[in-house]
Amino acid sequence: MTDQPLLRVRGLTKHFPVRQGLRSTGLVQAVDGLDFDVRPGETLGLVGESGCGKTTTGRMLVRLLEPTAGSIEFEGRDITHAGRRELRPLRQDLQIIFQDPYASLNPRHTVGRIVAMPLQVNGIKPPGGIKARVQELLELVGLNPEHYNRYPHEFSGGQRQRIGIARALALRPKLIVADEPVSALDVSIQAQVVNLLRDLQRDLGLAFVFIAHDLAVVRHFCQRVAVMYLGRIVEIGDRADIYERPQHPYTRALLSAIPDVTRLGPGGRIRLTGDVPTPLDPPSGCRFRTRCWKAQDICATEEPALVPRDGGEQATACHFSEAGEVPTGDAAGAIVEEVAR
Ligand SMILES: Nc1ncnc2c1ncn2[C@@H]1O[C@H](COP(=O)(O)OP(=O)(O)OP(=O)(O)O)[C@@H](O)[C@H]1O
Repeated sequence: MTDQPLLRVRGLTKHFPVRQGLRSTGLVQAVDGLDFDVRPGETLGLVGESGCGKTTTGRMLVRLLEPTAGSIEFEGRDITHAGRRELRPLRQDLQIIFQDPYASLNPRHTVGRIVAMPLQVNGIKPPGGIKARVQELLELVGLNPEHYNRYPHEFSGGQRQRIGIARALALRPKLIVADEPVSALDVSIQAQVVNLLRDLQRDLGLAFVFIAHDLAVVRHFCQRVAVMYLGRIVEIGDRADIYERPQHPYTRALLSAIPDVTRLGPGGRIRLTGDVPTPLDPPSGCRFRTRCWKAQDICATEEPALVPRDGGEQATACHFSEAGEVPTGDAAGAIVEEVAR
């Protein structure tokens, strides 16, 4: 693995205009100023609650959505506003896997045709022919190559996701954005698909941006983790740092909700009170401050920058972040529940 990033994202922003008739009535600040890198062969998890901007980010990365501001570089090339022609070769290197495997597969096409489609669209003629390459891909994702002529409805949810993965692999991409790839699957199947992705990542040297709300799944798969809250990254770092030494209060609260996390030491499960504010009118300063037990005046007036702590790779956007400390009893913005572990 080199230190040169495969993907370099700076200030990435997406604001959706809200209209009533012809009148613009506001802006949904879905994603606001994200900075992160993905190195070749690395898995970066993007985690956070529903509505924090994960999907919007993933769709901007593969240019299914046009960013409002900021930049995306892929292998040193600025692709933020790449046009159709420039995007064509990029489509081979950058693929996306969607959450709902069924909705993303054409029910009237055979599996063979679905997986062959990217090869055909890009005019790629594999040495042994398209059918042999598709069968090889089906085998690679653990499907029976003999099922080439079957239709999506003949497969289970987990198998359908494998078809989506085979399709994403057809062009030998360097980076796959996986948007909640297992959250629509039965829990018993989730581990199998995550293990498949992990094997593929290892064997093919693929990089992943893995979008998930489930921190347990991310811990299993990702080497680095970025935690999002209301359109911003509040903490980013290596898996061990995030899971064992979380510094942002929001990361601590999210982690404490995982049943088998035992490393919070004294205290218990941190249950945040109140709702996530609307991205139409996010709080000033730190967006998490309205639910944070550490918030003070400065949190309302100054937006905390995402800065590395102790000169390391872990960066936290908080004026008062500190590892190891948990609130006690009923703190402002949070209730700490004693849980038997
Ligand atoms: N096309 C759109 N127009 C207006 N608002 C949008 C649009 N797409 C997303 N949003 C809003 O942007 C915010 C971020 O949405 P996004 O889907 O990226 O979040 P998410 O973290 O992926 O959530 P989920 O896990 O529920 O998919 C949400 O408030 C959402 O309602």
